[in-house]
Amino acid sequence: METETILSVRDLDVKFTLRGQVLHAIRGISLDVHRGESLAIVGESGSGKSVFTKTFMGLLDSNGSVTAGEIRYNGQDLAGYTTDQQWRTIRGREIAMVMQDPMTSLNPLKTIGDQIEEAIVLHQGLKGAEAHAQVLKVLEEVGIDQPERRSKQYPHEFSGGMRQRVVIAIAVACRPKILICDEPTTALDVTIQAQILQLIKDLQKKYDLTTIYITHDLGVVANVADRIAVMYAGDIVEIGTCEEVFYDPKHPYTWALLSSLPQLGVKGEELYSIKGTPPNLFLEVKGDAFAPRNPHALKIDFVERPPYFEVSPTHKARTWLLDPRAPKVEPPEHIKHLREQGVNRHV
Ligand SMILES: Nc1ncnc2c1ncn2[C@@H]1O[C@H](COP(=O)(O)OP(=O)(O)OP(=O)(O)O)[C@@H](O)[C@H]1O
Repeated sequence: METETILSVRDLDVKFTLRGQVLHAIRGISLDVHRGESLAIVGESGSGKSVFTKTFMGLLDSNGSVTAGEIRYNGQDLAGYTTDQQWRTIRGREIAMVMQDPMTSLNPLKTIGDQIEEAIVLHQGLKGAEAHAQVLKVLEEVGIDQPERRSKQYPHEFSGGMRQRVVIAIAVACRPKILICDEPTTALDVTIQAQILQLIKDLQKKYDLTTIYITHDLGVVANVADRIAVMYAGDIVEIGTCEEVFYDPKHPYTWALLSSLPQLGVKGEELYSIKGTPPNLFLEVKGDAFAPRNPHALKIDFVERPPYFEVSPTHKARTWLLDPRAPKVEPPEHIKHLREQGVNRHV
């Protein structure tokens, strides 16, 4: 299949300054996002998923900045944007974000109808009755019944799942090209979770959106992602199609993540958890950042950062285990049969 790149990140570095110390949060990431795809970025808390995607919208906290690299979008380098005026041409309009907690994105003092209408007036140029009609249409589209009545209500009158639908309605009403969903369902119970993911999927198709999901939960992305990028300590350590990452994972960190899928938890047995802690990003990371937690670490892992090794044209991983000179190490037995276990229903 021909792929067109909508967003191209090259050698991106992000640093934060905190009490005179520098934290290296993103360490040289390169990534091409394909138009129309659904890309999931997975990794433990603190791996840099949010910081990475916030650079696409100029949303880094004020003590952080992009210190190297490029973010190419529409012939522009977003990494060079400095003013709010520049970012206003991108935020919401080209790239929109749905956050984990809808309450932080909604104004508690305004009706949800007014909030959606603002987005429509601003981005679709509609006014008055036309804009109001569009509000009702959008509400229906995101699965909110009785749109006329609901549009007059305030955020606190909606359940968590319904609020998330409203946030999605606002994001989509701006007609962005890329929708970033940052743990969009973490705060919701499982049934609602599935409904929200389905809604995003439907809207993606309808509006030809490119979606980027950020999550720590591989189980969630199994059902929605075309490709998966696995992040560890501010870097993408493995990337491939959903099929490749689930059924032919190469990086020991991906093995560990897959091992902690709740679906694999045998009754009565404790859930697998990854031993050790990620590196302190205030200190320079030497070699493979995962080495101290990697039971299969080689000597070189502690000395030199691995390059990407290509597994297939769509699949690559940064691990010395893929070097032809490395000893052959098999993934753990329990993740070799994920296909038969039906863990990934999507592929
Ligand atoms: N304003 C800040 N100042 C200093 N460090 C920061 C700041 N914002 C983020 N960081 C650090 O950057 C790193 C990446 O954080 P980030 O929030 O992107 O992780 P994440 O993978 O999205 O995790 P989570 O799922 O918990 O949000 C972490 O070490 C975090 O402590």
